[in-house]
Amino acid sequence: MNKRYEMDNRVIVRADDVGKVYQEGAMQTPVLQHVSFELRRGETLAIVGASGSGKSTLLHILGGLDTLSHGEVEVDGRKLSSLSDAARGKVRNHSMGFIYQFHHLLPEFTALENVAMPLLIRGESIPAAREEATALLQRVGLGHRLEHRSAELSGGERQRCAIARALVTRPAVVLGDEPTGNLDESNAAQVYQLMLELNREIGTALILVTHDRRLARRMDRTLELVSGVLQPVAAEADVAG
Ligand SMILES: Nc1ncnc2c1ncn2[C@@H]1O[C@H](COP(=O)(O)OP(=O)(O)OP(=O)(O)O)[C@@H](O)[C@H]1O
Repeated sequence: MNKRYEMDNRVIVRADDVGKVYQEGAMQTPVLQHVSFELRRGETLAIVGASGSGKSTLLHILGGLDTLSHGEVEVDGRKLSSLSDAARGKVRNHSMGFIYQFHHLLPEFTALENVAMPLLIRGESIPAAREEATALLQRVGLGHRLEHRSAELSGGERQRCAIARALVTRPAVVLGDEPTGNLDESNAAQVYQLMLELNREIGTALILVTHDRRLARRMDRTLELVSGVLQPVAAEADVAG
């Protein structure tokens, strides 16, 4: 990829006093409390925390996939709670990329088709989408696998393809939920490295939920969810992997 983006210092994600309570009949489960942070263009943030501390819930709220009970989330200048479903979908397609633990590639489509899809959804022409997708797949080392269906790719290749799909729209922010959680150590390190390199090249902000504190240390910042409260990680010793 040869496009380099002017870096500005704009706030891309702002969480302001976010709270989440799951309500099932009379039962209330408070999950997030007073979560506030800002992420600027190109910054990388790891969110760590024990199982059940609310990491995925927070990521879903930031990604506009779940509603909040209190506070506000702003992504790329848009307040998510004030948007219609259609407008929120547009922000998701234009400003966000998603990488999950399991790749969620469409199995009946080729790598090239999977990566081109977000561009086609936003209305780009087929030749332009194919060209962009091809360039990014080459960048993630899959230039020789363009016509393979995802079932015909290895685990590491699928995650690299998922990274290409998340970044092909050059989103303002990528949200990753344990994107390396399903890979062996060497593939995980390679995928992490690639995400950080592309993040720098494109100027995308990156929020990763991870259990892997060793990998988290390579991000600009790490915040920890402790029983739904987001706080700085106490000491360097605590993030030793
Ligand atoms: N739909 C729901 N209704 C009620 N409680 C829920 C719901 N979804 C999640 N929870 C609860 O919210 C808490 C936080 O869940 P979440 O999945 O965000 O945790 P997590 O930190 O991502 O955990 P893990 O690391 O195990 O994936 C958990 O205690 C969970 O039981």
